Amino acid sequence: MRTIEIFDTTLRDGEQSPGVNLNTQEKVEIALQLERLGVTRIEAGFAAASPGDLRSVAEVARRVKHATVVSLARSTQNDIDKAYEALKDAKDACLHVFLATSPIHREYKLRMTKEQVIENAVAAVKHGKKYFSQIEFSAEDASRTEIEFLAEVAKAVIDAGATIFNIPDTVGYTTPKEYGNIFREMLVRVPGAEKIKLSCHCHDDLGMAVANSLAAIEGGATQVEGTINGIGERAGNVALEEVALALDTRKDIYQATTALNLQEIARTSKLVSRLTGMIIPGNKAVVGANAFAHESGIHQDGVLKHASTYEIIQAEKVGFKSKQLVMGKHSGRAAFKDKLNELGYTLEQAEIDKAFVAFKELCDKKKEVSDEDILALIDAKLVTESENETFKLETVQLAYGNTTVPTASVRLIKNDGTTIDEAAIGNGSVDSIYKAIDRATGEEVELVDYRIASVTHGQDALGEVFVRLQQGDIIVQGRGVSTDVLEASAFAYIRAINKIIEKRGEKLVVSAQ
Ligand SMILES: CC(=O)SCCNC(=O)CCNC(=O)[C@H](O)C(C)(C)COP(=O)(O)OP(=O)(O)OC[C@H]1O[C@@H](n2cnc3c(N)ncnc32)[C@H](O)[C@@H]1OP(=O)(O)O
Ligand SMILES: CC(C)C(=O)C(=O)O
Ligand SMILES: [Mg+2]
Repeated sequence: MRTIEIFDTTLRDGEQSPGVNLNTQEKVEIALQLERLGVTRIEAGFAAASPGDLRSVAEVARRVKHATVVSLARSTQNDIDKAYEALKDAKDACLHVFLATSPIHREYKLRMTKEQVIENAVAAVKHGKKYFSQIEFSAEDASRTEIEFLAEVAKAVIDAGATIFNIPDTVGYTTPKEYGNIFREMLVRVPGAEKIKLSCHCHDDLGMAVANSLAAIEGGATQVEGTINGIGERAGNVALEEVALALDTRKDIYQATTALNLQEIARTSKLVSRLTGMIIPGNKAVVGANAFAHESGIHQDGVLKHASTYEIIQAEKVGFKSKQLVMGKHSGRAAFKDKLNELGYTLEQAEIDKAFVAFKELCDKKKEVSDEDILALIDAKLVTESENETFKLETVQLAYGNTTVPTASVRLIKNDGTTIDEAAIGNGSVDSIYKAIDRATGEEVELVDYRIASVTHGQDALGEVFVRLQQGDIIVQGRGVSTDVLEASAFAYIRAINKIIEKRGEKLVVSAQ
């Protein structure tokens, strides 16, 4: 039985999902959970993309202790130097350098000949070798590359010192048979290919990412790259939990497994969904709300007689469990910390202390505090207390009647200590709050998405609001949680505005460089 290594790129390719924008603290939380899940490599970002990305990669590198931390880099000295700057404190680091190899990318995007592609790829790997012992080289758009040329590139970068050769299906174009054969061909055509790791990286544009990844494993891939919940550019990357469960369930076919702690899958999936705002469809394989639900009578009858009639995976196997630990106003710090660990958080003491205060405040508002309440509360704390908040909501008030125009007044505190009071009327309660915030912050933004959900049930349920805002080419998401949906709406909006300000600042720094 072979063990396939798992390369998680939720924090890099996953973050390339339109509108997804994780701050450093959110990335660290996800990285620590990925480590608990047991992934081999965590691609924390693309250090050269922005100072914020570099900071996030560096912080993940500092906090992660068991997995290898990776940064993406183009085949340029500057990108590789930035990756090193971000990864230099990592316990174990890997450079991920890439260059497209397909005729389409060579001609239209890079404007390079085959010779130039090889020259640049080799120079990049050699430059990376000055800092890193582990180097992954990705031949971007490999699945649309001439097989002879792909083999030539592989040989050249392996000779230059690459330790992992990745064969991405960048645009989700390949088919299982074709993709599996590319791996077989590499093993035949490239001397030394069997001594390094061969990696697959699939996108889901035609819905074949899992099938293609499994075909790659059959063809000789030793590493699978993907994301939690399959988030990522366009239709997303392969969902790692789906590959892991396919290998586990059909060991008889694939003769391969992963070192993942499958029981951590549910927790990881929920954390990624909450922090990215990417909602998991109910019918999603392995982690969807309906994945283990049986609706029709014949199925229910079968499952009651013997679960295996209609169940090929047990919910408990991937960590869906209904352990009842009652948390309430009489719970203390120790129980709270234990609960946080159970829910997958590894917070520092100062963060636990702050979260505990918020937990006690919530206990005063709610009779029963469920796991979902605590999760929502902690996530809200993580997002609203990041170090880069320009504005904080102090108060929001609303005058509303069904025959009057809603009027909102807000008080914001700016990070320089100034207090800003503004009021505005609007078409509805939320609209008037958002107009007042626009005035107070002086930002012109477009609200492109607004979603509201109830975290738990009952009259005192926590309300969760997701907004997506756009300013020019910057799109960000913000999330707010409160027992009051109007307050949650204000939190989410201000959070998104803070992200816009942060992004804009980073763009200015990059363009000044
Ligand atoms: C398949 C993938 O997922 S690849 C990863 C994609 N992820 C991202 O692009 C997110 C981060 N990207 C960014 O922030 C920006 O694109 C940056 C900072 C990296 C670069 O920004 P800019 O300098 O403004 O360049 P821009 O994005 O417009 O164009 C990319 C340039 O890189 C070149 N390039 C693309 N891939 C590579 C590569 N692997 N190696 C070297 N150069 C490359 C392009 O040809 C283009 O060069 P040109 O401007 O000379 O034509
Ligand atoms: C950078 C590479 C590996 C990538 O994400 C792709 O080709 O899809
Ligand atoms: Mg990709």
